[in-house]
Amino acid sequence: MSHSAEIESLAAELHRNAIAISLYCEQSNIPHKSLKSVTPATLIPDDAPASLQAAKERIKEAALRLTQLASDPREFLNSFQVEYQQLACLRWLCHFKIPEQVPLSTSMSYEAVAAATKVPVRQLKSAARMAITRNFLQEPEPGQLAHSSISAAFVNVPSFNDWAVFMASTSAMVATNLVEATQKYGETKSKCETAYNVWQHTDLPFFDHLQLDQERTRQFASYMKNVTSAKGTSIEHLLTGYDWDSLGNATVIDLGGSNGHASIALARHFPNLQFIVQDLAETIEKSRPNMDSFDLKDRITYEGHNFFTPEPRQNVDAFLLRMIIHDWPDAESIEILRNIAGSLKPGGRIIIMDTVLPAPGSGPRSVEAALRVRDLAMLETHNSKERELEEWEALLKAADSRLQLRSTHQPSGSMMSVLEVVRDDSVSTNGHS
Ligand SMILES: C[S@@+](CC[C@H](N)C(=O)[O-])C[C@H]1O[C@@H](n2cnc3c(N)ncnc32)[C@H](O)[C@@H]1O
Repeated sequence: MSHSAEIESLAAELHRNAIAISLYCEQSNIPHKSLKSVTPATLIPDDAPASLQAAKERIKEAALRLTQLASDPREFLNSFQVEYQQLACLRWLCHFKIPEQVPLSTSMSYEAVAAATKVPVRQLKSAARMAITRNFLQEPEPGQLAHSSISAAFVNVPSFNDWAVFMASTSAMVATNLVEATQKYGETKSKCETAYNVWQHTDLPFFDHLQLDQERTRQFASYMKNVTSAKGTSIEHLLTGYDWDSLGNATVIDLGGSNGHASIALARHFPNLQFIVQDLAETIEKSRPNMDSFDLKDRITYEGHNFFTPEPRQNVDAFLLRMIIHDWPDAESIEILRNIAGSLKPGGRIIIMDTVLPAPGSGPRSVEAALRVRDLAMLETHNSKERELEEWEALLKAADSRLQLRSTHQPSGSMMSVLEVVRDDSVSTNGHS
């Protein structure tokens, strides 16, 4: 295909999907989103049909490819100058809590915002005007600062502010230290030899070190809360992404289940299932609900268990491992899987919900890039990784050859896939019981 044909077909794809969205909004009496107004904040509502959600994704992908196609090599580095300054400005604005000061329904002068937040007007103007080019805040008339739909969300969802500060002050700083980590440690799988370790001059693993700083621990918790509530990692995909009824009357052990929010959601939808939430004793102690008033106490129990020790329960119907394995390098992941494989009943299942990296270039660039963000973050903070399907298969085989990957499914809109693993006792074990 010639370059002119590619640009035309991308533009046509964008146009086709934009028309579909516009038509849907008109027929459903939904106002069109505009960069000039705060509402609606989303192009289409979250409950719009899946075909429209797919149209929105195709618009973003076509627009991204069109921008890349229209840019020449000399512009490549210029675009990075913009990106790092955008991140620095977002950090500045969130650190000084500028969004909180700007009124939601009207505008305020730069001088008044600066006085209220005790920052210099010069810095405020520079940072805000840069962010405005990314649709964060607006300047409806010269010298007046107002919200855009994005900056307004930072007021309505205060944890966005913590997330932004954590991303800009910690995650981005860690990422830039990958060079130093490679220079210092070379090839390593140690959780204490990461870009985070170089940056923080510590020998402690990420979570142990983070715990020493209350403010950053709080920001990280906000970040995790947003990750959990984000559409791509929503618990909804766990409910729809697997045929839970196929388990029949079963007990599921939710390994590393934290406060049990996945088990709670599943228990409410699938009355035949019982759950045992296992996590580190301290985590269970801190995060389980008050069992006296817990309405699901007959179907969900909590117990402290370290998954690096053999699973104490036997003849288990199924395990759920949601966002567990991606935190760990291969050796530890194999140990976790091996510790539960022996406790499964023959034919029992392990349901894994985690990222499966797409083969390079096999899907939309924007989707692949978002998953590669997770892969790099795992590398930079834990020396762990997101895995491609073949790597998942190799991991299962190395843990216990009876563990057979039966199906994988990535629910539409989900960042993670659901892997169904079955213990097949017709396959001989590789030395583990
Ligand atoms: C990323 S969170 C996932 C939580 C939950 N499965 C979910 O889907 O939201 C990882 C969980 O693993 C737990 N964890 C870490 N090390 C553990 C260990 N050695 N034994 C048991 N749980 C552990 C953490 O306490 C945390 O709750």
